[in-house]
Amino acid sequence: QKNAQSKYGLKIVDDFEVYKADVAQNPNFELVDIKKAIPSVVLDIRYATKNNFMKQVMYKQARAFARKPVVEKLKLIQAELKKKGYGLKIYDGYRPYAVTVSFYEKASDKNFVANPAKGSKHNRGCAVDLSIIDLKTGKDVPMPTPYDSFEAAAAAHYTNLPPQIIKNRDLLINTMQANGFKVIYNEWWHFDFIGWQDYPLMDIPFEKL
Ligand SMILES: C[C@@H](N)C(=O)N[C@H](C)C(=O)O
Ligand SMILES: [Zn+2]
Repeated sequence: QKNAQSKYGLKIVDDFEVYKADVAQNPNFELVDIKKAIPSVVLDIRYATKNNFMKQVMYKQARAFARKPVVEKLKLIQAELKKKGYGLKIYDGYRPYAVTVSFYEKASDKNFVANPAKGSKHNRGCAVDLSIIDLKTGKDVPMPTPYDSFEAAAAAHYTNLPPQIIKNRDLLINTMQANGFKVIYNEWWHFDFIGWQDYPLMDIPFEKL
C-alpha cells in the first residue's frame, strides 16, 4: 500500500485509494461531512477564508469532516444543546496534515498549534474546533476569547473572567466532555475525540472526499 512518510517520519495516509480501502475494512474510518449529517449545525470555516491566524486561505472548500463515530457524538450533542436553546457552530474538523505543517512553520506561538512531529488529532479526523450559538438570536454565545486567539484567557480553565462567560464556556466544555470528547489545556474551543489513537493521520484534501 502507498502510504507516505512525512519528513518527521510519521506514516500518513495521503492516497485516496488507501483511504477507501481502510473505510471498506472499517466503516468507522469514513470522514463524514458534518453539515450533511447534521444540517442544523452552523459552519464558520475560517481556514477557508483569510480571517484566521495565518491570514491566508488554507482550505479550498468551506467544509468540515470528522470520522463517523465523532459525527455520531456531535449529533447527540446538538440534540442536547437544542433542548437548552443552543446549537453548535463549527470552525474546523478534519485537517489535512500538510496544513498542520504550515501552521507550525508560521505560528507565532507554537503552544497553540500541533507539532507535526506528532501530528494533530485534527489530522486523524478526531478533533473539532467549535463553539455555541443562541438559537433564538442566531448569535454567538459570548466566550472568553475569539476563536484561535493566542491569549492566556483562551485556556480551558482560565478563571479571571466574568461569571457569565465562565458559565457559557463551561456549558460547552461539560456538554462535550459528557459525550466522549476532551478539551485541550490551551484552547476552550478544541476538543479531542476519546479513542483518537485508533485512527491514522491523513493528508487528503477536502476536494477529494
Ligand atoms: C490551530 C488550532 N485551531 C488548533 O487546532 N490547535 C491544536 C493544538 C492543533 O493544531 O491540533
Ligand atoms: Zn483544534
